[in-house]
Amino acid sequence: MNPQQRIDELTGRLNYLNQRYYQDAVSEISDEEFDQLLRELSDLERQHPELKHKDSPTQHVGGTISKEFPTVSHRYPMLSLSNTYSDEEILDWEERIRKAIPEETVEYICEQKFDGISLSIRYENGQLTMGITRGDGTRGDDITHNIKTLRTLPHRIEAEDLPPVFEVRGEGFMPLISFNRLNQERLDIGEEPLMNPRNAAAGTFKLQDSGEVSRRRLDCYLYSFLSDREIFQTHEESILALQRWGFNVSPTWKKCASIEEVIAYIREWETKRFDLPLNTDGIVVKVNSFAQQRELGFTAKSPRWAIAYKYKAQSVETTLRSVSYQVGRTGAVTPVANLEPVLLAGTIVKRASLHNANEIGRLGIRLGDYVFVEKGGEIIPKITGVNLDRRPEETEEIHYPETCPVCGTPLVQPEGEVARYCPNDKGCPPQIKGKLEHFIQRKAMNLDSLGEGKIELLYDKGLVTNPADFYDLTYEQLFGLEKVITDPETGKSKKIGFREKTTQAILNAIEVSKTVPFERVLFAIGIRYVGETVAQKLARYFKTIDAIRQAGVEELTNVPEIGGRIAQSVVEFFSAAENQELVARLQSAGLQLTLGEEAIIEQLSEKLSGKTLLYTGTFRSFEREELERLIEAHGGKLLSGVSGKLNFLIVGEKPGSSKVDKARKLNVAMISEDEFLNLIG
Ligand SMILES: NC(=O)c1ccc[n+]([C@@H]2O[C@H](COP(=O)([O-])OP(=O)(O)OC[C@H]3O[C@@H](n4cnc5c(N)ncnc54)[C@H](O)[C@@H]3O)[C@@H](O)[C@H]2O)c1
Ligand SMILES: [Zn+2]
Repeated sequence: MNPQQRIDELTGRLNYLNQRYYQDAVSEISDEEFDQLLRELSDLERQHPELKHKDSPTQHVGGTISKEFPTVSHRYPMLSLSNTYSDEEILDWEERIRKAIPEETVEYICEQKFDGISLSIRYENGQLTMGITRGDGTRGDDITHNIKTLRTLPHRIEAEDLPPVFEVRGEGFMPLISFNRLNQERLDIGEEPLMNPRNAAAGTFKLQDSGEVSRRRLDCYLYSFLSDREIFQTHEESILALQRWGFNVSPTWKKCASIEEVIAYIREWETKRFDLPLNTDGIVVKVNSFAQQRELGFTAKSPRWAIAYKYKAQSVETTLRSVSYQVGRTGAVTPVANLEPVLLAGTIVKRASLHNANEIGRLGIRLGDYVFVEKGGEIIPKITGVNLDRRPEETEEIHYPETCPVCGTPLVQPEGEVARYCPNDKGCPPQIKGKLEHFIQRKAMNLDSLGEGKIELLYDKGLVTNPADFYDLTYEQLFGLEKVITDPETGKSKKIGFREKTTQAILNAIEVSKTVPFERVLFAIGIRYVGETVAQKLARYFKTIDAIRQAGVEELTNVPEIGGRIAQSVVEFFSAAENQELVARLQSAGLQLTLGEEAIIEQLSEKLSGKTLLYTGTFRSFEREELERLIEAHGGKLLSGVSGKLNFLIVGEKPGSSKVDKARKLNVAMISEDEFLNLIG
């Protein structure tokens, strides 16, 4: 391939990958591979400047602005950072600095390179007024509402030394604890887990629904301060001020007097970073003095006074012994790789997730292969590739099963899905047990005393095959049951048995579960795609299970945030005879299948009775949640979108243009905040 062809190819590919990464929050290749390709392109462009494209990814910040949010120009451009994976290049960088500003002592500040998305947040007279993404570097998306959900970010600050207008910059990220919780919830309702915390954060910051953003518990660390009038001499002074003013600054930064100290910091954090509450992918080194920063200046894409040292992903090589297939509650069959145990980032790894059949094909792995295993913020590490150079003589093809590994039913693959399912949901043991486990979990019916193998025992004895069976259990049936269970990980066995105390505890817990509120019962019965939040929304809107059962797809999608896929799934669930029977049995067992008193919003008036409303924008007198409550308290119903059925669209400040346009087209009455207040008196 000649240089022209290679440059064309790399430019096209990298621009495409940038778009996938910034627009869709998807990484098709690893960051390290991306950086290698970018480096190759920039080397070629240096040798053949005449072949460089105008839109070369070496010349501009990779991000994009989107149509879903208002576009805002940055007061100060938001650039990228040049990066390196080697110590030598850190030394080369120092060399260039010495040449540019000879005979000056240079101090450095080392910081963690937090793996999230950059945010710029503006304050005017101490008040948070605007939060913007980096976008293309000159213009970004106005995501103020989402940024305001960050609990550690002050909305208002008061201090003597504050300039009237300033900006702070930092990284918005998803803490590992939030990421793992979110993925657990997704698995609970049968959705694919999110790939990594960075992409999860990027996707979340760009959601339209701030309520959902808030629920996902993002956070941010601030690392820079900008204002028209320069009030600090050094970067260190500015971070100390941010700390003093109450911004969330990671305490991991350090001032270094020499490049050797910088390298030592880099080494120190190579493994220590895994103890941090978020993912990081390297270290950012910045020249401390602002005067020196000014002298060093910028390239088209990044400051010359800073550099990012990126750690190579922690990856180990080990052999793939076998693949087992797990059947989940929804019937999805997922492959799990069993590995020759190996030490990775401080823990012994024996298994890795393979997600689905496509992944096995994409990686091209065979049994007996040497595979690379990496660990990110995920609970279970993943296989990222295969070492073909070391492929042994006898490897075996991996045959993804055609039939359920447990019950033998032929698997099905719904159109448009990557997962394969065992359709035998009424007779496949892991699916049934999975549904029972889902039912008893803390967030659902909270039948803790039935955990740890006890479900298994009840199922094996034929006592419980569906959640309603719990409520028919008697002391005589339970007392004296026993079973030896073996931990598949450790091989250790232990005996579980139902003596008097255990039996009584189980029966008590079952009795107490009859007081669990309706929304949690609705979640517990395990309708696909109905997670905790959706269950709450449905319960609050319809108030009784009968009303939900009778609702059609159309009425269901009227509920805020309920889309077609969820609505369809709810309708299907209630149309199946066995589910109707289940609900009837739960009802006669005395479970809460109507909204409790405490959850019913106190009715203030009937002024909005029979009316449907929706709002857009922000309001002076109330937050969104309050407004929603007010609408319901006055007898109104909140709709999910603008349609012919909508009576009023309440228009606040900075309304969404698509909602307003649609309302205008459909002749829906639009009212202001004050008019709404008049309406409810
Ligand atoms: N895998 C893919 O397909 C793909 C595609 C596009 C980009 N990428 C990755 O993204 C990189 C390009 O992204 P980029 O331009 O945002 O560069 P970058 O992420 O390498 O560095 C710049 C960013 O670092 C962040 N940062 C974190 N901690 C910081 C700190 N303490 N001080 C200052 N900044 C800090 C800021 O958000 C800043 O915008 C590529 O090098 C590649 O690794 C990957
Ligand atoms: Zn099966």
